[in-house]
Amino acid sequence: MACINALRQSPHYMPSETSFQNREAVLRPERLSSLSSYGGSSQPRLCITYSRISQRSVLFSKRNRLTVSASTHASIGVHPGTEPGSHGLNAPVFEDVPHLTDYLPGLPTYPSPLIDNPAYTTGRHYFVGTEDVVARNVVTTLESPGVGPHFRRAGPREKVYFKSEDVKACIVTCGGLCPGLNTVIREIVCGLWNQYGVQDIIGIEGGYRGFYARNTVPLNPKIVNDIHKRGGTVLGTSRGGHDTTKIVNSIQDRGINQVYIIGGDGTQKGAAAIYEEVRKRKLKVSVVGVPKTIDNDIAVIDRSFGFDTAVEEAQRAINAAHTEAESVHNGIGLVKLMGRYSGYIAMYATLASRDVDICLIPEVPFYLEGQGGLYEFVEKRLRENGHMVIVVAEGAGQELMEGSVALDASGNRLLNDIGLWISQKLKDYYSKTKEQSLNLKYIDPTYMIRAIPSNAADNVYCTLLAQSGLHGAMAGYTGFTVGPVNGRHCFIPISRVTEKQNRVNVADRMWARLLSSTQQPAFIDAEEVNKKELKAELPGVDLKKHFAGMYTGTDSKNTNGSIASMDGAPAKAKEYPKSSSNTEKSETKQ
Ligand SMILES: Nc1ncnc2c1ncn2[C@@H]1O[C@H](COP(=O)(O)OP(=O)(O)OP(=O)(O)O)[C@@H](O)[C@H]1O
Ligand SMILES: O=P(O)(O)OC[C@H]1O[C@](O)(CO)[C@@H](O)[C@@H]1O
Ligand SMILES: [Mg+2]
Repeated sequence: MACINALRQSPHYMPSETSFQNREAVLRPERLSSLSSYGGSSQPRLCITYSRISQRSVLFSKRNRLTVSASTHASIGVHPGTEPGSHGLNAPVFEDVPHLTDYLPGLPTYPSPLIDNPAYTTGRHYFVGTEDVVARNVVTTLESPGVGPHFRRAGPREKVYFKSEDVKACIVTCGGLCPGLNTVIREIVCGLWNQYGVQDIIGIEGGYRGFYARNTVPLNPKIVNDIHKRGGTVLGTSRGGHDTTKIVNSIQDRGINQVYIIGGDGTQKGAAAIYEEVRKRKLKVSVVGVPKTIDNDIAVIDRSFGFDTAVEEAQRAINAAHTEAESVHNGIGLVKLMGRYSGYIAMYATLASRDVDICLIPEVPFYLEGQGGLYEFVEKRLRENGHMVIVVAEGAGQELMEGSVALDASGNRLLNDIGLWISQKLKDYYSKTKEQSLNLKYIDPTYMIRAIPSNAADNVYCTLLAQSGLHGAMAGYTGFTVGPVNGRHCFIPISRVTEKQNRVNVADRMWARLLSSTQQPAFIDAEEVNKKELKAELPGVDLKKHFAGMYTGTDSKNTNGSIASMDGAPAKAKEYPKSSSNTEKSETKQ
């Protein structure tokens, strides 16, 4: 990819403000930092890297027309989908993160203390250059290499925007527990202390409300030395209680200038609000999000920390369920796993185990009765094998149960117990229609799994997340979150990980693998779901025309980092007639 800095001389550059009329963002040529040209197709494509449009970079020029990416539409007030061809699907798009100098121009820089750190001086290419980006889409076509979103590569910079002795950092953990929280805390503290010489680090206790309702706790490498061996979070956590003004007042009053916020999608939305307020007040404060969720439902990043540990620990419950089931007549072992909106833990635990006969996830609305229903499948398996194991994600089948729609303090819907419900339904069905009893053992290990310390792989992963965060903050980036994209750690705009949830793509090969491994009913027609989702994402767009000759990735992904959606033959639904209206209830990806 050739970078040409003489952007303004380019015949392809037309800084036409008229093409952005009625939009909040105004394109100013002086903010355009570079122009990249892409070969490989008959029409040369030009990518203009724009350093900031409402905290995002992005725009590209194609045949002298400037357009913005779908994700930038959100920040400049244009609905995605209104401009076919401007979704970033057919051109490279750079999605940058904010920097303190966006609103505090002229901040002084300092040589990174890592230059003199004996641990790092041996690495010849240790520092990451400002031009380094990571491609979101690695599955592409020879005709259109390098298209789609690109993120800024994480890592230490040669110049930093904070003197070590001036840094006052704080760490907060919010939302539900997750294996690895303590490791992230430990590594932020040790990284700041050992790599950058920062010695003023405090913990905010009890989540967001701790900023204004609790005292802080001092943190140093000695205090956090052993915490990664424990589950939970040493800082405590909570749901609800986000008050942006009070939180930023507290940050300002305490003289904090680096804020590390560890939590899920709700927490990251809170982090974005804090960043906006900090920016409004023009404070020299870097706000860094570290994405957390055991459910792996955070978009863009390859996987979230704690997920690997959860899948591993779930094997113990599945093994127990299998042992119980195979020891008795008509034995069923039913295991509920976490996954409020996304069935990743259930799916991966099933794929890993091989003892699971059926896996039920929120993305696939299942039904009980009739051909292709759960009852029919259970009967078949018990007839064939005499026992079976069912894995169900906690968010599955919620639409089947009657119950209150209570919310937790953060506004998340409280779920009904699908495990108990299925257990009762199966027992009733067998006693009424078959006059047989079932030996059903229901195992709910959800909180036991969530409360354990992270495994070795997650520990290493948490270390990288923490270090990406602190390198970014020291380099003056702010309002960003961190995580691996195709195995490379990136700085990602916070809104990018909160605008959608990562959900299992039932039209993807991974779900097809599961179906072929368990031979369970598909319940839904994957091709139909795929079409419906695309229609929702691109309203009013002729999909056939839109995707002609392009790669067809969406933002969905699987946990090995490849683009999941439509990256292969869609899972073909089995020929089961749809005997229940539940088959219509398939949710589209958000
Ligand atoms: N839209 C929002 N704006 C500001 N703050 C929010 C928003 N949504 C949630 N929060 C705050 O973020 C914190 C955590 O949110 P939540 O309880 O939803 O957990 P989460 O971060 O999504 O993690 P989990 O994966 O456990 O659900 C809460 O303190 C909540 O008040
Ligand atoms: O701690 P709580 O509020 O019961 O949270 C439970 C929820 O949190 C999660 O573990 C996500 O953090 C979900 O899987 C689950 O539904
Ligand atoms: Mg959440």
